[in-house]
Order: sequence, then C-alpha cells, then structure tokens
Amino acid sequence: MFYYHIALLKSPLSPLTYQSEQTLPLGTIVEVTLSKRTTQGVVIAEVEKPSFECETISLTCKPFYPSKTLELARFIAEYYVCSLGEALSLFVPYASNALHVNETITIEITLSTEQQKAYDFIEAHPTSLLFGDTGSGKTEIYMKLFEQSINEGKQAIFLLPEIGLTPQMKNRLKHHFGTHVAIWHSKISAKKKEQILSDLSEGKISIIAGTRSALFLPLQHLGLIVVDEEHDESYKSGNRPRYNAKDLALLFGQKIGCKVLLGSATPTLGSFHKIPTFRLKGTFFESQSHIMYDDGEHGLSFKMTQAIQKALNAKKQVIVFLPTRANFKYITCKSCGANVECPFCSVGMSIHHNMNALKCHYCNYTEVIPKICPKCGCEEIVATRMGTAEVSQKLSEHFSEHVVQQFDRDEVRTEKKLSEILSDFNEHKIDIMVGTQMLSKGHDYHGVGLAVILGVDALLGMSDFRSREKTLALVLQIAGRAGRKGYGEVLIQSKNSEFFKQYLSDFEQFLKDELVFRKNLYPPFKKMLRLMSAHVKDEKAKELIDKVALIAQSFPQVEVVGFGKANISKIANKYRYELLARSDSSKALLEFAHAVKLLHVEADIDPLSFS
Ligand SMILES: Nc1ncnc2c1ncn2[C@@H]1O[C@H](COP(=O)(O)OP(=O)(O)OP(=O)(O)O)[C@@H](O)[C@H]1O
Ligand SMILES: [Zn+2]
Repeated sequence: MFYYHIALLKSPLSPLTYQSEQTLPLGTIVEVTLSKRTTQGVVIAEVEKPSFECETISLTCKPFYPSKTLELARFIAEYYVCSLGEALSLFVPYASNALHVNETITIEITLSTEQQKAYDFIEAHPTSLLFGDTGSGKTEIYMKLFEQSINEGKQAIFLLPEIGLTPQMKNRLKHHFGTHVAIWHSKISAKKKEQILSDLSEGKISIIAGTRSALFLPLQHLGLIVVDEEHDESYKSGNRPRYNAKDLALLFGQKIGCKVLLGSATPTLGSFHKIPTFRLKGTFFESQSHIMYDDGEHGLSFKMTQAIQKALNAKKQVIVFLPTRANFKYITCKSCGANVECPFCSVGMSIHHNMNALKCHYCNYTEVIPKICPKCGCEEIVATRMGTAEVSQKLSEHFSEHVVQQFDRDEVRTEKKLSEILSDFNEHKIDIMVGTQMLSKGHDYHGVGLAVILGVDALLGMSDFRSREKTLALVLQIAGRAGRKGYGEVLIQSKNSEFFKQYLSDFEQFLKDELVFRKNLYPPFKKMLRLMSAHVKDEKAKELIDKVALIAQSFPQVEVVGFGKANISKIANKYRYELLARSDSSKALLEFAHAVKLLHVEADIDPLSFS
C-alpha cells in the first residue's frame, strides 16, 4: 500500500492522507471521499504509513498538474494565505497528450523608431515596464512581440483588465493572428472553454488574451506574459485567494523563466519603482490636447454645456465621465443630514428613477423612494451627487438634436449590447457617451474631441493612501480617450485644479514626488496586510478582531496601523471589522497572517481596497 497527502480542490482544509494500491505520480488528480461525499483532490506528496486508518483513493483522472504548477500553487497558498487545494483550484490542469505545432507568421505592422527602441529594450530585459502615454502605440508593440513569440515556437499570455469591454482589442488580435489567438474570460460559455482547451492541447493556439484567470491555463511552452493596463485593480481578486494576477505574472516569469512585460500610461508606483522601465512619450498620431477646469459645484455647468456645444458644432464626439451610476448617489434629509441607508448595509442607497426605486449598490436591496426621512420624519429630503442616468437625461434634454448614450453596468448588461454601443459610437451614430469607469478602459476612437470629467474630488478625498495615484491615473486614462488623432479638449470639474495642473502633463514627476511621500510609511517601501472579520453578530465580529490584535503582539516586526470598525461597517447584514498591519519584513507579516487561523477572519495581503 502507498500513502499520499491529497490537497482537496476548492476546499479550505489542509491536505489529508489517503491510501492507494498503486503508486501515483505527484500532481495526479484523484477522487476521494470526505465525510461520505466524493470530492476531487491532487496528490502532492508521498508519506509514511500513518498511525490512523485512512480511506482508499477511489479513482484517478487523466488531466494532471505538472510539478511547476504544484510549485506555483505552493507559493500562492503561502503568500495569499489559503489552502493548497484552493490555490490549485485556480489552475486548469494539463491534458496528458498535448501537442505542439511550430508555425511562422508575418503581421503588417511597422513600428516607428521610438516603438522599435521600446521593443529592443523589452527584448533585452527579462522583466520590463512599458510606460507609454495614452495613444503612444503600446498595443502595436505587444502585437510585434506576439508575432516574435509565435515564430520562436512559444506561447504567450496577454492579460487585459476586462477584455469583454474592448471588442476593439479582440478585433485587432483576430485581424493579426486569426485562429492562433483565443479569448478567455470568466463569462465565456462552458462549451467555448472546452473548445479552447482542446485547441490548446492540439497546439493550435499560441496566444491567449484574457482576464486574470487566463494566467492559469495549461501552456506548456509559455514564453511571454504581457500585462496591459498594469495599474488596473481588476487584476486583484476580491475573493479568497485574494491574489494579484500582475504580481503572479512576475512570479511566474521568475519560476518558469518566461519574459514578462507590464504596460501602462499610468503605471503603479510599485512597478515604476521596481522594474526596468522604458518611457514611450507622445501619441502615435499627430495630436494636441487642451485641458480646461471648472471649479463649480458638482453638476452640469454653463461652461460645460458650452464646451460640449463647441465640440458638437465641430462634428466631434464627446465623452462624459462620472464615478456614479444611477440618477443620484444619495437621498439626503435636509433636517437631520442623514442619507437614507440600506437596512442591510451601512451605505446610502441610490435613486434609480427608471424603476422609481432606491437601490443598494452593495447587496441590491431595493425599495420605494420614500417621501419623508425614515430617521426623523422630516419632509424635506433631497437627491444628492448626480449619476450617469441623470446626466444622460439632462444632456438629452439640452442637446435634443443629438444622440446621447448612457454607458455603465445598469445600461450595458450583455456583451451584445456592449459591442452594439461601441460600434455605434465608432460609426458616429452616438454623439455623447456618458459613463462610469467603463469609459476609461483602453478604447481607441479617433472622433472624440472632448472628454468631460466630473466627480473626481470625491475620489481624491477618499481615505486611502493611494487616492491621489488612483484618481490621477483615472483622469489621465479618460483624458487619453480624447484627441487621439488631431485636436482634443478635456474639461475637468474640480476644486483641486492645482493638483491636476501640476501633474496631468507629467505623471512621471507625480510618481517621483509620491515616492518621497510614501517613504517609510507605505508600499512600495512597506508591506501591508489587512485582516477582516465579518459576522452577523456585531459583538462577535468585534471580538474576532480584538483576538487578531492580541495575536499581533507576538510579532514585534509587525506594526498595527490601526484596528476597529471597517469603513463600511456592515454589508449584507454582516458586521465588519478590520486590522491594518505593516512591516518591512514580508516574512514577518506572512507569519502573522498564518498565525491568525480564525474562522470568519480573512487575510488580504497587499490590499488595494480599504472599504
Ligand atoms: N506602428 C504603427 N503603425 C500604424 N498605426 C499605429 C502604430 N502604432 C500605433 N498606431 C495607431 O495609433 C493609435 C494608438 O495606438 P494604441 O492604441 O496602440 O495606443 P496605446 O498606447 O495602447 O494607448 P492606450 O494606453 O490609450 O490604450 C491606434 O489607432 C494604433 O492603431
Ligand atoms: Zn445593502
């Protein structure tokens, strides 16, 4: 009889011991029973006969995890504080009979002299950062790298924040690489996924373009990972394991020996600080942009409608950005000052006029818009902080001859609708597009003459040490959608125009100044860890975080920055508390995280969100 440690897939449990009559290679996927239920696990180690009775492995499966994957999963389990089974579950296993086909291809792109310099720099560095302005032509450089990768008989992964949002990118890839490229994201159908996996194992696919989960596909000849828009927070998983695909790409690069390229017009401070950087300046096409400010109250101002009118007169298109969905973010009582809150979350609910309802954006709870303040009974309650639906409506009324389109998650619910809107926009069937963050995601349209940016002061004022970096990056990305070819204007509504004036034309200077500000306090100089407790009973959640704080005392190298109620102290009826810790030593921080083995407490290493 042989004995093995089995990591149970998708289970938070530590590996368990099972027996087998035949020897099994490490990485074999097996079926075992646990409390009378059949479940899948992975053979991770052969062990001595244990002193207790153990159950027999019931079945072995064909697909398997190679030793490299086991090694990467071990790192993920250690670093992101999860079980090995959970870490392995991220990966798609390998088929046993994978083939490889060598092909050569030529694509029709000629790089400019500057682009070629960037390309040579990337070729010369195993890991690099392409810090290229919006519209500078980063994408074309990636395409050339993919061409080279195919011609070397290697495979490449092209990570994008939300490929679903950019059908344009899909078209560019398909145009150059045809069936050599496959698109992968969590919303493609199971059937389609199966087809891609089968094509992969037959060696038909050389490039996988997709969201963060694409990193875990079985690629035997991986030679290159490109992480586009590396600053984008959607690379970080919001669930356990809370990994960051960008950081994992860098790790995979080291462990597998493949090349890694990060690209962005607004790189994160961490990447800029650590990684050899090529600076690609200016736009590929001749273009010129003019930035204007409006320091009025939040809402549509005369200056704004004038600027829009001017762009429309010049037959240009306009994009209007706001960080808020719905008609209004809050409904506020004039007497007691309170926002009407969700009964299950400690957040104000938003007004959606099309449903005549108040809706919670955290748990989706919906109720009728009240006529009086539920707290004090006062009859004067007013809507505050305009959202996309309201601005769209106002602009449609004001510019009734023109087509206005709302562009956010409420309006764009399917991929079909998304491509329709974007292709209408491309064909200039839409004059004004009003949207949320979705507007900032790498769209390349040549007709946009004006970008209007609203509501950024609220983002700048968030209690997050990264709020300056995040807000500036967002504004730059949106501004970068205007005037990609020819003349473009940007109008920013803000009372912080000094800040934007100083840095919008020089993000690099911002990064340098920010490094000074973060020194000795925050990443990239310190490591951070956030521990969160959540429970239906308030006192239980608090008790848990108190326990965590007590455990922290045994780790002298770990500094507790603070602990107590989370920013949003209740979501979906669960009370939330948090502890924020930092350290110079990654090792000490992880030891502390692993020492906190409490049910209902979750660890988030290198946290990006503090809400
Ligand atoms: N070498 C080239 N030959 C022809 N067209 C190019 C070349 N490089 C860039 N372009 C064109 O310039 C425009 C901007 O390039 P691209 O979209 O690659 O910029 P980007 O750096 O990815 O921008 P962003 O950061 O805003 O997404 C595109 O329309 C692209 O097709
Ligand atoms: Zn709610």
